[in-house]
Amino acid sequence: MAWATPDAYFDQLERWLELEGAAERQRLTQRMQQGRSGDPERSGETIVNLRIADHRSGLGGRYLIDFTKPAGERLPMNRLKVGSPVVVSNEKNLGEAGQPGVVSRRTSTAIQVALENWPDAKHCRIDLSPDERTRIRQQGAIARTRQVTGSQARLAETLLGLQEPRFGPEPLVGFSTHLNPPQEDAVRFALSARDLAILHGPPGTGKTTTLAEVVHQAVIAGDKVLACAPSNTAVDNLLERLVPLVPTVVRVGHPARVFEALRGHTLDELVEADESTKIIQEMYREAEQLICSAEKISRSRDAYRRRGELFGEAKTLRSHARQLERHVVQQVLDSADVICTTMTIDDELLGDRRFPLVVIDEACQSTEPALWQAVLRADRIVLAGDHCQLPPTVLSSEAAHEGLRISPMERLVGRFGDAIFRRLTVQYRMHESIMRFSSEHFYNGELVADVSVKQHTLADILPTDTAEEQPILEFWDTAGAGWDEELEPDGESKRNPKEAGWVVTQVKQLLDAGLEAEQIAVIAPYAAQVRLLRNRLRIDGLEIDTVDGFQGREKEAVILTFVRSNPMGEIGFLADARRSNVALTRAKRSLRAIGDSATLGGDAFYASVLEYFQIEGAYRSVWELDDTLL
Ligand SMILES: Nc1ncnc2c1ncn2[C@@H]1O[C@H](COP(=O)(O)OP(=O)(O)OP(=O)(O)O)[C@@H](O)[C@H]1O
Repeated sequence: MAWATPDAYFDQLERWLELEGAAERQRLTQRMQQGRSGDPERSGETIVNLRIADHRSGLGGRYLIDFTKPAGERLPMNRLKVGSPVVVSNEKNLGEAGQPGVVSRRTSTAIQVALENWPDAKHCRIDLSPDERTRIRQQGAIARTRQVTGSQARLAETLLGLQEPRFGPEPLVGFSTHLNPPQEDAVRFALSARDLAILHGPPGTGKTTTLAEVVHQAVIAGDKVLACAPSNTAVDNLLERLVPLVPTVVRVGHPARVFEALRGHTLDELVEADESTKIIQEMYREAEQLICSAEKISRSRDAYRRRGELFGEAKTLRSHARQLERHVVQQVLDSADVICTTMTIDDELLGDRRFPLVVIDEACQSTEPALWQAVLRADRIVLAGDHCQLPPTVLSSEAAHEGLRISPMERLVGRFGDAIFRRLTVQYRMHESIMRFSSEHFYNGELVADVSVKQHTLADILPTDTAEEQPILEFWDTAGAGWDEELEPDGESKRNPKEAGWVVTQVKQLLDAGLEAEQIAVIAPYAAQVRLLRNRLRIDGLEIDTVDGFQGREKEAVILTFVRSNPMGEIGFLADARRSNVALTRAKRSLRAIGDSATLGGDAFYASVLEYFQIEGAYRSVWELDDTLL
């Protein structure tokens, strides 16, 4: 993508924001109109038939309410993540406006939402809501970026690909983290950037570890750093790596959205722990008492005057308390060397703070409009991610068609090539046979398995008598066996019952061999196949999810079902090879896949996947299986 002028680019961004907003609003309206008919849960953006199971007072005076299904059954597959904006509505009166809230915790059977007001309903439903607040902030940042001058304009033009990124001499660095040579090289490269540098982190190569060291070194050199990522989970992963390196790190954002173990580093808790907070709370209490006393004053000659005085005193006391509170918040922020936040930045809170260095982790999950709030605060910027894995999620097909799925990092790698990035090449996850295909196809064959994982197998973690039978890599071909795909009844998603049956057998075999359910993942590209398998395999600890749900994760053993099997050779969204790159790189010690070579093999990418399994001696056919299964 290239734009002739910054204005043309920002016009495009504003259009994308409008398209995305309209698509989100339309989706919500459609789902609400569906009511409870036609299974609105299938969208993954709605959960119906919920009851309030528990509640407690949350941080900042909110209610934290746990919703469950009536008999405590498992919640359906959904995209309501911690931090997602939602609407809680009364199922008996869907015409009424619901209560806006934010998902603060989720388990397989309960979803907790932080709400300002108590939802007055017995039967509730929760819908993912359009994220208007984020869009307004992004629009504001775009409008401000159009006006910037001087060094800020230069940085903006570099990010637009209109100016060449500049690099100074690489600094001498005394490393405090044990890094491998490509990681050390990447840290020095990032620190030498005058405006922009990119760290390319293929699966399992320690991208977040490396980015944390970049931040650490910048802090040692005296810089303040803003550390961001597109999602709360990604911010917390970065925060987790930063905490041991930089003691003065503050996580901005509603504590309900932050991993429990990291809440001690949130702004709210740090403010709470400040000495002055006791005095502030005392001031609020006193103000309450004054109000109570004022309300109790009985009729007397000067009652009105006295009441007025007490209310006045309470008001002054509250306003002093608020002022003091603001002061403490700003003090905590000032004392931080690193501030961590999602890319939806609270501009009111951060004021006009600018940072010599801004880093963005998982930058390939960010869209173009999401970039600019962070850029406006940066002197220089380091992006880390992997453009060979899944791109950002986009709802509007029109915006996607026009290019909104191309992340700024992917665009910049395309524009400037090798000059702008360093690739990490040693991976700490996969046996080398599992890694090699992805390395050759996506990373110029540059990936190397660290000695600690290169030859590791299930045999190392299983009881000795069963260990030898476990393959490292296996592809089971269903060609010609009639294991056809089908549409889920009443739905659009695809599933493959015979492949699902095979998956069930494989999971049982791994469990019988002594593997824990927590060590196994079942991955399917299609939600319908995931639903089918979750129904058939109700095993605690076993994770069954879509590829998109598994990005950034790993398991000892992975079972992958490709689903597509049809005479037309249609492979739908499997055609995006990055989806399969993610799926094929989640397993540490064992990867078993099943698919139809006659359907998949018409696509050049899948033909090379199949060839790889053949070369590795890992190709099998379901015709080898017991006849009764066919
Ligand atoms: N130099 C190193 N030596 C030993 N282990 C390392 C090194 N660098 C990273 N690791 C390990 O590799 C694993 C992945 O690291 P990290 O979470 O930083 O990777 P990532 O590339 O961000 O992950 P993902 O692939 O999920 O995006 C971690 O367990 C980490 O401890």
